[in-house]
Amino acid sequence: MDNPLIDLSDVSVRYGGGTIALDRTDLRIAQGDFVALVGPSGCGKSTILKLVAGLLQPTAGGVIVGGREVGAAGAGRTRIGLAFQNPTMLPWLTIRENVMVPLKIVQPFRADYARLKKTEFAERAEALLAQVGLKGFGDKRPWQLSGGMLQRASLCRALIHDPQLLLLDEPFGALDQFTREELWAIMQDLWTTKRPTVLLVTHDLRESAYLANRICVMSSRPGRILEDRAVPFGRPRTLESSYAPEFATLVQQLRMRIAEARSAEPAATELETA
Ligand SMILES: Nc1ncnc2c1ncn2[C@@H]1O[C@H](COP(=O)(O)OP(=O)(O)OP(=O)(O)O)[C@@H](O)[C@H]1O
Repeated sequence: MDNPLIDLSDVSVRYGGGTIALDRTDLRIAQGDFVALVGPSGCGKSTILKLVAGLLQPTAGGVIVGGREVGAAGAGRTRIGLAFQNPTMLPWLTIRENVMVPLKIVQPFRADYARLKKTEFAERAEALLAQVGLKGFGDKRPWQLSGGMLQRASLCRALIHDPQLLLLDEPFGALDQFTREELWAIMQDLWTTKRPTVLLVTHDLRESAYLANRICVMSSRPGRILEDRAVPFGRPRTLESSYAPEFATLVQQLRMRIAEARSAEPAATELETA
């Protein structure tokens, strides 16, 4: 792969308490791709997201994002959007203002925000809210929205500053199945129209097969990529297509791979760094 946007090579992470979360892991992701990370609980999926976001430094190995080593100052010039399982919103702001928060923080928008481009930015927020089905909800406060609506707003907030890279950590994990499936379609639509590179951590294998172009299955802790599967289904994917036999077969194969990884769980391992 030429010039991947994300390039983790030989990365190990040992946390303060001695837990070895990753052991000589490699992962390369091309610009514009949609990759899902799946694997047993505690295998190091979120640790990979934290490394890519620059929130954590590796104990050994290299983390390159957008051609630059990720350092203490984060991922350099690559603009990143983040969404987590809990769509925490600032309760004293409206939904529109919450969505606009990254524009107040991230350059070059920050300078424009100060130069009173607020109306233009509010329109940008409104357009995104409409795209996720929240037209007319911009003036509401977070407590007036359901969990699914808040998660839609959180996707808007993650995308408002046109990030090149979108990091999603179980963004639909706390939602009921119907709402979750609705959000898959919305997420696919957002990715198709804006084309950020997406790295999605999920426990939901149907979700990974619906959304991703590539699914990376991790081993038990300390995690490595055990299998890297291309998802062969065309787009747009639909709920109906997620019940097709080839879709069910892929999900079943992933499930078996993870079950194997869990049963091969080793005892505490020593970090193999030079
Ligand atoms: N700050 C920390 N300090 C010590 N250990 C940590 C820290 N963060 C994570 N760990 C441990 O590192 C391992 C990997 O954690 P991580 O959160 O990356 O796993 P995960 O695959 O995302 O887990 P899950 O699927 O359960 O969310 C786990 O054993 C976890 O307990």
